[in-house]
Amino acid sequence: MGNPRNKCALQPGHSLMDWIRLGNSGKDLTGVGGRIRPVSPRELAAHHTKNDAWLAIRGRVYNITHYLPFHPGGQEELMRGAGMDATQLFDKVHPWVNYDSLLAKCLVGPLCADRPDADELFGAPDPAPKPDRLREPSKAQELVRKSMENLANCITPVRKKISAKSEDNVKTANPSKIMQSLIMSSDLPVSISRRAGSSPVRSKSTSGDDTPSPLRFDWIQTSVKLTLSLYTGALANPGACARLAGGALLVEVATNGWLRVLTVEPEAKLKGPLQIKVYAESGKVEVTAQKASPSIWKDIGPATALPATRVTAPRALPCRLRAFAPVSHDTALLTLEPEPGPVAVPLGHHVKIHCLVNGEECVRSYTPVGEGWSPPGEGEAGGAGGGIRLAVKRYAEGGLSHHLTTLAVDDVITMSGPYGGFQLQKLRGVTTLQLVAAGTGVTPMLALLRFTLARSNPRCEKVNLLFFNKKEEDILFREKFDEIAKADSRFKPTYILSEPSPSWTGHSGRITTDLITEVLGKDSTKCEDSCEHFACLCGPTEFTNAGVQMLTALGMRENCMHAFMG
Ligand code: HEM
Repeated sequence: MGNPRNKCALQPGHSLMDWIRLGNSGKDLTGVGGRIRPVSPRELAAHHTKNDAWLAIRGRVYNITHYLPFHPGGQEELMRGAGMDATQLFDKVHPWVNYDSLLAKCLVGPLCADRPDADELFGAPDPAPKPDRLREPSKAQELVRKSMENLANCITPVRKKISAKSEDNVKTANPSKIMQSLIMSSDLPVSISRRAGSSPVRSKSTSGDDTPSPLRFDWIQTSVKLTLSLYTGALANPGACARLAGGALLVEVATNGWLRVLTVEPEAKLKGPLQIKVYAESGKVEVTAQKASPSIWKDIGPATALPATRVTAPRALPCRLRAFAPVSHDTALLTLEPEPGPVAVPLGHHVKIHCLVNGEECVRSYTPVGEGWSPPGEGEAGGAGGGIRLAVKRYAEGGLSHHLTTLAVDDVITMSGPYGGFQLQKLRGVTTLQLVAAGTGVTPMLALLRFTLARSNPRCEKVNLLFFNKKEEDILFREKFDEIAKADSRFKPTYILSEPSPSWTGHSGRITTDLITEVLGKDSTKCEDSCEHFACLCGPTEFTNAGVQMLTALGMRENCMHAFMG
């Protein structure tokens, strides 16, 4: 497959630091004036020479012309991806490389299939630009840009001081010493190192199972923290937890019924709080730990990636209640912090809460709501890793939900999981997502909604939410939904009430095929040979079953739907 693992000697003046300096010099590295605009595959293909080379990775087109002499794998290797979507090639060689930040200043724009050439489309100024997150740098890109600027700002004065004597001194000065003193005083990423497990290709075990290979990972450090990145594969939808045990950092990652464990015995002492973040699109799990004392490590320390084992039973963990914020007249958002360390629940999966209520064990399922759904003013409370946020409704008849809403901050309860059969890979080519929910059944939809709208390849075109409730005041997260819809015309929430007040002007009644057809449109529910739509349903069992039957009657196939069942 042409995957030589040879790093090339770079010409003097072409180190990573030189690249960062060039990026901060103000030079236009995009070649198109820095204005982000869509690029068609045809336009991309036209930029394939060393003097004018573009490539696309995960739906973003970068001008790599200036980066070519800085590429550690050599110009020829990088040119193999020129003029095309190089995502697969890139992932085959080095999925751990942070291309997004390295090429942040080279971003031309999103790769848009089925669109006229950018020149045709954007020849004239766009009178009303559509909201598109690619028009603005993402938060991550902005952060990286800031770090790069900081780094460059730190370095420039030193360089000037030396160059006052002779320009040659710059080359002979020991950059690592200069860097060392600068870096120790700041929290900047200073080194990236690859420590792969075995090949990403799945290996067949002797028992004939499709056993995944041990986890591949790399790490990055600043003087005060260490971040491990573990790679599970695109849309693998990992669940993960991390903890410090006897001085070692332990990360457990579960995908598709398999558990893989990575243990690191760090070079120096690590401390909490640990943080965990999962990038759903790439399947990357990032675990960050704090260094007990600021220093730059030469190496991370011995690391062991154990072979995969089958998940036999869900884990039960004690969790501390960190925050409690009302989100409606009868529902609150509880933030739980697992005591051993942060936990990430796969998208569309749920956990169970176990409590003793009046001497009896009560169990109830909840789908964590993910980030971005806290009520205004509450922030994303919850300590390490943001915690697990559950929307808990207080039912009049009591039971577990009622009990949970009577807990106090710092109380400890038991959570088990994750559970669920939702496969994120089913959304691979989906451009229209239909979300059909009733009451608290909306919780699995929240993270899916944010995930789908944020995707750039394929870029989603439409997300409909059909949200059934009794009364207007029961509509959970309505302000958030309306806010998202206002900012992004691809999202359309429709609220349907079964007990509307006389002043309600929206839809009323229960779920029917007529209503589904009216709101979603006939074409969005009928399956063709290659469908780009998907429907998710969640609510009381009768509601969900009725919804599935109706969508089936409207022509939607089973593999284009997922019914969440607690
Ligand atoms: C898509 C076409 C590309 C090919 C065929 C390619 C090939 C290679 C090869 C063969 C190596 C040396 C082997 C190794 O160290 O693992 C390498 C290293 C590297 N490449 Fe690329 N590359 C490509 C794109 C890119 C892009 C877009 C970037 C980011 C801007 C990039 C950044 C790097 C970096 C930072 C290294 C050093 C990796 C390390 O030390 O682990 N490459 N590349």
